[in-house]
Amino acid sequence: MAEARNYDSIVNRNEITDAAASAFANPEQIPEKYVRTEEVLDGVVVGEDERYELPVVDMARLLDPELSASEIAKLGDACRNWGFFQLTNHGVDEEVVQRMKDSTVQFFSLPLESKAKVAVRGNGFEGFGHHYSRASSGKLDWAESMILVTQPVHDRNMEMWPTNPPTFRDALEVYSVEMIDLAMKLLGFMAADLGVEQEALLDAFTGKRQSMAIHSYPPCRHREKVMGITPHTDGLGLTLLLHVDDTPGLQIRKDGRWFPVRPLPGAFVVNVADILDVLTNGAYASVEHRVLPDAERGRTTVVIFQEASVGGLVAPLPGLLLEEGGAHARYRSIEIEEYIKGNFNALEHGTRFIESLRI
Ligand SMILES: O=C(O)CCC(=O)C(=O)O
Ligand SMILES: [Fe+2]
Repeated sequence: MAEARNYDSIVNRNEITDAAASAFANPEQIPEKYVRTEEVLDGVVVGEDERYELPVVDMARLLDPELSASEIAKLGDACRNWGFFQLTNHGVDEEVVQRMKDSTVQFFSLPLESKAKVAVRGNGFEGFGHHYSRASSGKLDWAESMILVTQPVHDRNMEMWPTNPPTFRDALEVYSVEMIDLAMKLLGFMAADLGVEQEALLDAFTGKRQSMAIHSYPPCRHREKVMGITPHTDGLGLTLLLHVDDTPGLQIRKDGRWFPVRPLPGAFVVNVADILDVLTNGAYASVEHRVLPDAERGRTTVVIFQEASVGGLVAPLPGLLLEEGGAHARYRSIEIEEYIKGNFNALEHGTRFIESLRI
């Protein structure tokens, strides 16, 4: 069994203070540490009036023997060209999803002193607080976030799991398991698209760490001033995002422009994260994204991050490399522990750790 990991000294998250909570509740006077107009305006946002379609993948079609091949091609295309897709007909138990949504909404609606019982501690990575912040910029994201390790069970830090609302722990426990199943199903089809043994890709994710974040983005009339989440790529393997409401806000960078995601009712947003980019030797793209808060409506999301490694390494899958008829390695291998540390360090400096692994 791997030793419990501790990254506490290298992660930088700020607490939600009374001042932060009152700024979120009444965003007329936005404190200076949230104002980042230049960053928000950096890059063109594709307009409401422009037609574009972000990829949609249908799990029912993936599972249908007659439609599977063409849907796998769509899935592959989405992972290569966008790094993102919305997943419909995912088959996850609706009640499980609803309980997770309800518990999340209830948690965020509690008074600050209740949420502060599980506040980030010192330089801790888990708990309730602001999202990761960059030491260099001193600016904060316009959101409250709760981050927890959810799997494997022995890696959990139960002190940080909210007991209020009383349904939270159970809802998360069940949801966490459903999300592993969903991730594994998708990975099986990704393996088919990539032309690698299913086992090779599934093994990379089996029994590995899962963490989760729930985010609440308060509305802000001065949308050009604040950022819900700073542009970033996800550092782990695969990300599964649930919209708790239908408020838009997530934007994906493609060819230098920001594409807003228009959430489909009942769909998950799935994205390739950095480790999957490395595992696929760059075939699948981990793509930059950000969140801008809505002018009128709050927005809440539940995000699951699945970690992956091969024999303790973050490395391209051998089946995709030259020796087995594939290509030259485009990334050098690194131990997972080193990777995670490097990733957190890079996050704080606003850089991407996998860039340093490119050959
Ligand atoms: O809430 C969202 O839409 C995105 C959250 C996100 O990018 C993350 O947690 O990494
Ligand atoms: Fe993300």
